[in-house]
Amino acid sequence: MRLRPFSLGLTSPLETARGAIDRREGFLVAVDPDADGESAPAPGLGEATPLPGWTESRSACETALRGVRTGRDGGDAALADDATLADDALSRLDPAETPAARHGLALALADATARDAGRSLSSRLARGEGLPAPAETVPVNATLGDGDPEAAVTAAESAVSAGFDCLKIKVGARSLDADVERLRAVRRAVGDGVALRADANGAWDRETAREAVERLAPLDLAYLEQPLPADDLAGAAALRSAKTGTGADADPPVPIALDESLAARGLDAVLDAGAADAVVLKPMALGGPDRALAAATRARAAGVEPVVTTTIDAVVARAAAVHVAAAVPDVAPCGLATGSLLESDLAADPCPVSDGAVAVPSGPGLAGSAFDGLP
Ligand SMILES: O=C(O)CCC(=O)c1ccccc1C(=O)O
Ligand SMILES: [Mg+2]
Repeated sequence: MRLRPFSLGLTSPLETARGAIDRREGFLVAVDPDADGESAPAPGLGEATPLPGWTESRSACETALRGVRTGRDGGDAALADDATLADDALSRLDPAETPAARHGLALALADATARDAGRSLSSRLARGEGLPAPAETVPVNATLGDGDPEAAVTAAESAVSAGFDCLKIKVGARSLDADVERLRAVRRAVGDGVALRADANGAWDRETAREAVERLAPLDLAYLEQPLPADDLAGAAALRSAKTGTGADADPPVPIALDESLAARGLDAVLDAGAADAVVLKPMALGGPDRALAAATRARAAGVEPVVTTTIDAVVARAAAVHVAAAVPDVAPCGLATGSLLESDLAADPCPVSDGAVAVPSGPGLAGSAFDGLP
């Protein structure tokens, strides 16, 4: 296994209620089972891009990856086959402790396996979960950071003219009054035909969140993401049934999506608490593409809508997340149109955004030859 560190700036910082994201640093992970000269499967490429708050720190990620041994270094390993060695290595990375490190290696191994089979990553992932053939395109939302109402309207209008019909807007960084005014201005500017999502990144207490759903209900949000702190599942469950008016004036409740709560409490706790209408699945935070798709399947079975997104990953992990989303039948718009937020990237994007959707690379593996030459 080889690691190559990278550091990529954002074109402009993504302003959220938990501060600005202005740079993404991580590691490309290459596995080359043929490095020892035996006839062996294809090489594979992965990416580990930690984001504290969602994953381990960069140094914990690096330490975990450098501690992994995938090669034949004597002992019992000399007798084991490649697949056993790979499974052993992967099982030493705890998805709860070092999800980004596990993502990096799991993706590299899954890419190698898919290449070996001559199939795309999404079709291998779908097969592993007993799902039908994956989609060829995935609908995506535009991602708009915090800003004043004029900036929000300008960004929303340019996203809509670029073909997006679903916008996700960060809230919770300013007063509720200011956020309500911004979202009203955006709704007025884009009309009723565009789906709006708002993401508070855990900014509000219960009282503010309740007031927020009351005042936002007339704007017909597709959902409000993480209104309350990650730990507060009971609060989120109560918010789902909060009244949004009285009698004939009542608007339908605002659907609640949870994101940070998954890393803090786990998917099972979120589903058991009845805390979410939708869950935001970040493969980097969940410990790998395989685990993200398994989570999507479990959420669906519980009647909760899965949405796949990233931690603003570089192109390798973004393409992997596109494959995960493609394997979810009829997936809702996903947060995968973030390539343009990066100043530069590790390679040309094999999943370009067009008309509010991204193309799913046909393979083999992650993206055929698109990443040849990496790391
Ligand atoms: O979902 C999207 O549209 C993009 C991803 C995104 O918003 C995000 C990116 C990095 C860290 C956290 C988040 C988030 O969803 O809260
Ligand atoms: Mg979020």
